[in-house]
Amino acid sequence: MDSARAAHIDELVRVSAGVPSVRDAIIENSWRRCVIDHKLDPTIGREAHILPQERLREHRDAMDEFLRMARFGLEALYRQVAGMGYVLLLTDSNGVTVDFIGDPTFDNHLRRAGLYLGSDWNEGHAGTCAVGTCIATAQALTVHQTDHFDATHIPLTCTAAPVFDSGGELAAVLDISALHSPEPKISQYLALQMVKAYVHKIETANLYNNFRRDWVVKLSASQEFAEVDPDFVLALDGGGRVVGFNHKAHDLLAEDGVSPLGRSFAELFDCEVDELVRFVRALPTEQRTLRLRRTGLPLFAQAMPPPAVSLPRNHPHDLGNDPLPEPLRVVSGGDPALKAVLTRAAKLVNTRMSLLIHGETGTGKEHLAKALHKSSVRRNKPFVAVNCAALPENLIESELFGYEPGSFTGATARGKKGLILEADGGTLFLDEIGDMPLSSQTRLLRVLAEREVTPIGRTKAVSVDVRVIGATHRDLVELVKAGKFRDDLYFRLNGAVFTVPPLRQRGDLDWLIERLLAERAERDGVAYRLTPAALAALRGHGWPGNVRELVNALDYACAVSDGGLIDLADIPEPVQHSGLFQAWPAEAAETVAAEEDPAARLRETLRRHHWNVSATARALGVDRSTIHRQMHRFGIVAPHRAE
Ligand SMILES: Nc1ncnc2c1ncn2[C@@H]1O[C@H](COP(=O)(O)OP(=O)(O)OP(=O)(O)O)[C@@H](O)[C@H]1O
Repeated sequence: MDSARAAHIDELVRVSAGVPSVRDAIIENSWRRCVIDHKLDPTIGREAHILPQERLREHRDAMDEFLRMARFGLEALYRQVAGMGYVLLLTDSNGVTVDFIGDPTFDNHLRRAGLYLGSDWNEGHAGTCAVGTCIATAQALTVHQTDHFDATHIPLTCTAAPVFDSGGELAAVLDISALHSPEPKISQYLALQMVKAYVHKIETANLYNNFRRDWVVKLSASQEFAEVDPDFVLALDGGGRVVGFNHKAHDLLAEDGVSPLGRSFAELFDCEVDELVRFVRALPTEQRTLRLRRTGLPLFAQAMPPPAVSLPRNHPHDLGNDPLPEPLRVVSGGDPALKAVLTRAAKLVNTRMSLLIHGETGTGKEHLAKALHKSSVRRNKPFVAVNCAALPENLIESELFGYEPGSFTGATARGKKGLILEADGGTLFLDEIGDMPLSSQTRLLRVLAEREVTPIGRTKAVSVDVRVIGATHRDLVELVKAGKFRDDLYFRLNGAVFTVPPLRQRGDLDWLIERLLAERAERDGVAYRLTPAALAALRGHGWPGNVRELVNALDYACAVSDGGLIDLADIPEPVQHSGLFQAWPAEAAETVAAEEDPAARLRETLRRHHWNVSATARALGVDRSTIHRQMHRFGIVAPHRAE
């Protein structure tokens, strides 16, 4: 071992043991983390860890839209430093390099040094490094030469800054690195300032891109800069609530570390949201000022309205007329009950509140949860769905919370991250939450209350940021009463409950049929059409399996149809027969005078079968639920139940 390397290891050991050094505190703290938390051995040098192509593709796909946008920033920065020996890395929030620009003549050297697409710079295995330590601290920093923990990285100088998404979550890290550099760390000071400046540009461009349909407010201490290069940029929904921001705006507005997401503009500034309209048109720029309520700080403002939509002037908190975010808008074709659910849900997409979705099986609870996720600022982070009823009780804890290597019999040697941590930054969808065992409920409650998870076999909790959406078709209140569901967990989930109506009660069945057929037409390149008899059968069915049953019925019908024309015979049998009361097909087992109306026909058949629903259903060739539904619809009550 050469003497420089030996001296480096010696210093690492001393600092990790608590001996002060001349290093920056952020470096000292990271060294200690590497030894104590990550259990890295300073005497072992590690090769750069480069992910195989397919794993890299997964990381890139997860942030596709963001990557395309950030690329402009990367290229612009590279133009500033080209020829100075720097390479640029953009990593995801796990430290995996998902974009890279560097001089191709140094390809081999760069790859070996880990300055390459797919390299994994997480502090947990790469040790102190600009990207990894930036992720661990959420701060911009330079890790210069011997600041690196791993002696293999000593030749490098790396400077990185965190890129936050519009909801304040870490989205990426921008890094500028060089294989060779002058010895003094101060030589990288300008690199640090440039990285921070470009991160600000990327965050702001990302915000504009995400909130093209919303109000965007630009703020600056300088009148001239408010328009062209504002420091603080906010997006507001139609009710004047903050739905997005760049990081400088977050720092300006966060109180005691609490995000400004969801707060009303008028609460933060001495300016009613209606006045923004005047900021756009009427007022001269020097008069477009407002003050931050908390500190009195004066700022110049510019406001950009959403295209062709103006803020409601008299009812700033009424979102009623505003368009829903696209993913939520396409969940319903105008059914009033579902529309009300979606309008309320739209107001909560960016809150941290846990949500509960109630509804019969197949009504589209998961579909709604996904639409909520896609409408939120978490849209570029994972949506992880867990079916609590499908997981065996003894596996649910290890699947959800993860475990350390070898922590129980059957645990794998590598340990498991756990689905909650997989969903970090995104949404965790817990389907059939009513089926979760009580012990897991207790641990889940801790995740929701303290925002941390303790994997099995680990003593220290890991902080995690997930938005939990639970779903159930069961009556949770009954489960609480029966002692099968924790009341405190119920109250935590109960903050916002949405009920998805069963398909038989929805007024937009025709729209849904049309939409699903159009999706299939696009998928298969076939123009599917329904004959009137087929449509009547679909309209007449009770859909006990809800949207899922409709999806399956249409898949079947499309598959067996001739040239795309779907006739009654192409509809699955049980659905064909329930169209009876609308279409009254010839195969009805009972012949009834054609001039009778459907209610009279049903009453007569019931009477003839002594009000026995099963016998009536058999006689008419439909299932019992159809008879009950039609009785309900026509207000027919069996005589023995009338009193
Ligand atoms: N609005 C919709 N538009 C198109 N497809 C939908 C819609 N709602 C639900 N679906 C489809 O219906 C099927 C069932 O939906 P989903 O799995 O969300 O129901 P669920 O209520 O979560 O079911 P379960 O209670 O069984 O978990 C899925 O294939 C889903 O894609």
